[in-house]
Amino acid sequence: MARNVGRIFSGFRCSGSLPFGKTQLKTRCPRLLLRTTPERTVVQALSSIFSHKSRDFSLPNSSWGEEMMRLYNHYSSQSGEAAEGQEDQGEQWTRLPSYNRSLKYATGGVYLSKIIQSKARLFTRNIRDTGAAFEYVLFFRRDKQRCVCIFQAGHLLEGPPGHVHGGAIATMIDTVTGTHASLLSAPVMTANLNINYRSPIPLGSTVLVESTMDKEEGKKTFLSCRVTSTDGSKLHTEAAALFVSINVSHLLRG
Ligand SMILES: CCCCC/C=C\C/C=C\C/C=C\C/C=C\CCCC(=O)SCCNC(=O)CCNC(=O)[C@H](O)C(C)(C)COP(=O)(O)OP(=O)(O)OC[C@H]1O[C@@H](n2cnc3c(N)ncnc32)[C@H](O)[C@@H]1OP(=O)(O)O
Repeated sequence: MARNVGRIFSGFRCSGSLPFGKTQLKTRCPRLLLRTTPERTVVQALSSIFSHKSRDFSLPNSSWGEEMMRLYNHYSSQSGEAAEGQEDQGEQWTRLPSYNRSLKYATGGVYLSKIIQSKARLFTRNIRDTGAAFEYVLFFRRDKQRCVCIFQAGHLLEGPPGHVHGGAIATMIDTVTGTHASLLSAPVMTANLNINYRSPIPLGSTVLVESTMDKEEGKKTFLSCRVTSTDGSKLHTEAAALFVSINVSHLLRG
């Protein structure tokens, strides 16, 4: 048992800190020692550990409409890996692969997933019918400290007739700012999310969810977020979010 617990925590040190803590990552996960940028580290960590053998939901599928594809191609054309030996100035967008809760692929994660409910799934990615709910992809740009998410809202997200439910919009804001804060500040949890809904979002439409880092104060990371039409002319929603860095053991306290 003691050995199992040890394996769980060694796994969680790796898995929990992989996408976030660069220092921890370098000292504790030697196979991820990469001369690389933070966002590329996150992409590689997410790809190699969390998304290993599982689907990347951030890639285009047949449900993506014209506008979703146009924007995906737009940001993809401005993203790419720096050539070998070349310093990445962070002046490009980096597409983030989807985070899949596949703890069993992390060292010790198989034990952890037994403790925490192995059937659990990130709820924005748990609907099999593509296009029915949350279709989204995130891009990160380090030099501007910005995250942008292209979000297509499916028919299962209805709130007011023909429009997107406010809780679904809040979910996307939390997801984008939460991912952004995770890139900046190691494992975090949402402490406060303040949302102003300015104009309804038509169901089936594609919108941009953009997150900007405002400031960091010790354990606290403050971000702001705007949801707009894809041409930026209409403001749908704006929000301010506070994330607090946690030690992963925080999640085991219950
Ligand atoms: C979680 C990571 C696990 C690993 C996952 C691995 C990979 C993930 C990869 C990528 C991410 C992918 C997708 C992200 C998608 C979605 C993100 C969803 C995130 C969530 O959906 S998450 C669920 C909802 N979330 C909660 O369920 C939190 C419940 N809550 C708590 O767990 C505690 O409450 C906590 C931790 C927040 C703080 O607790 P604590 O003990 O660590 O810190 P403490 O209380 O000392 O506060 C420190 C300083 O923050 C200030 N402060 C605290 N709370 C405040 C508030 N509400 N308003 C204003 N200021 C506040 C204090 O005033 C103090 O400020 P000061 O230092 O200046 O005095």
